Amino acid sequence: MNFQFEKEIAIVAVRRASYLTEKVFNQLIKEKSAAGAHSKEDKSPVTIGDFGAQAVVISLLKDAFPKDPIVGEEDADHLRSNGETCSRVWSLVQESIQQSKEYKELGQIKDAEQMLAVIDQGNYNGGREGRMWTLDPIDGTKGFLRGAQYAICLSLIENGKPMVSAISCPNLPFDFKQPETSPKGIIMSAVRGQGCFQYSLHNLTVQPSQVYMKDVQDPKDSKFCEGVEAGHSMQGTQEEIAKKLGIVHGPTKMDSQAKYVSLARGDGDIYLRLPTSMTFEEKIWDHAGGSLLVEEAGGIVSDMFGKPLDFGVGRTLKSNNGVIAAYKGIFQNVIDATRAVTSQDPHFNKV
Ligand SMILES: Nc1ncnc2c1ncn2[C@@H]1O[C@H](COP(=O)(O)OS(=O)(=O)O)[C@@H](OP(=O)(O)O)[C@H]1O
Ligand SMILES: [Mg+2]
Ligand SMILES: [Mg+2]
Ligand SMILES: [Mg+2]
Repeated sequence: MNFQFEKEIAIVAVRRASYLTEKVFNQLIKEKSAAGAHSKEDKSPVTIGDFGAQAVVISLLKDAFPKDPIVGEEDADHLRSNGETCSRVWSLVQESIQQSKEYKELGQIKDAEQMLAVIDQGNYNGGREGRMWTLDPIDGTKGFLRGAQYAICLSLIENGKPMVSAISCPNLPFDFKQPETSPKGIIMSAVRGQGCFQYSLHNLTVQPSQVYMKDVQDPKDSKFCEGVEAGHSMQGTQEEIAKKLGIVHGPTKMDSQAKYVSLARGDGDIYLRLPTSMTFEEKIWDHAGGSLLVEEAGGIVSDMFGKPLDFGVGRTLKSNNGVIAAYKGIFQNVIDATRAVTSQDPHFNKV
């Protein structure tokens, strides 16, 4: 199976959803309207962009692959009890479907009620058998609200392994060497065994280019990145690991799976995400897409102990702790340094 149609639809889906999230940012967040954000029970900011993007992606997937179940981050509960927010999401969804030039015949939604049902189709519980998609409609919600990096992340998982992925990063410069002048907005996509490619988000005439991780052989010449939020990973420990590897430059801090995307095209070489709690379970939609991009660009992705990420055990990565991604030439050095720094630290005792 070469997954060409799956890849094409995944790219169209994240592109269509990006039209919506960009509109949400420009119309609501940039103008500091409070209407764009509210708090979910877990206090993470969730915006109308998250709901809208989930609706747009799932409606397209369900038309193209009716039998495939979907593990999506959001559900429609909040919208069902908030009519005004629901209408706002509904108009944005209609606009973005209309704006999309590709596969217009797929993913149409007839009314707001149907939109709510579509959002709730992301409720699959995951598992090891067969095909399923996983979707993070806005990853790095905090970055999105700050006008920093965020990503729309979609991946097809088969028998517990990501096989296809497409990630849109609307705020990432096309050319990272010229961040000021380069146009913003890229999509990165990979199929297992077929390499990793960068596309323009907005210019459909730009040909895709294959991307690779940098061939760094000595860990001390590498650059590492980590998340922005101190509550999401152990930044102090990560600094110690970097020091152990002889890395002199401080980390690049970046929200969302834009970190995996950056690694895949050689902007950085190592991504460290050491858990702030050993009982925290990372979500499959936060890592499925990005890990495949890095693997297809020449990297290895595992948990903090070097164990492969297992996407076949439900909606979370409950068999793993934390995440480490690195260029294959230095991956073992990173795992060894992590072990040296963490093995005596009771914080990292397995529970
Ligand atoms: N405690 C804790 N530890 C680890 N991860 C957590 C934690 N809490 C939340 N999340 C998830 O982090 C997702 C965002 O990841 P980022 O890489 O953008 O985080 S960071 O702010 O840059 O560190 C974020 O995804 P979104 O909700 O899609 O933004 C969450 O699923
Ligand atoms: Mg969230
Ligand atoms: Mg996320
Ligand atoms: Mg999200």
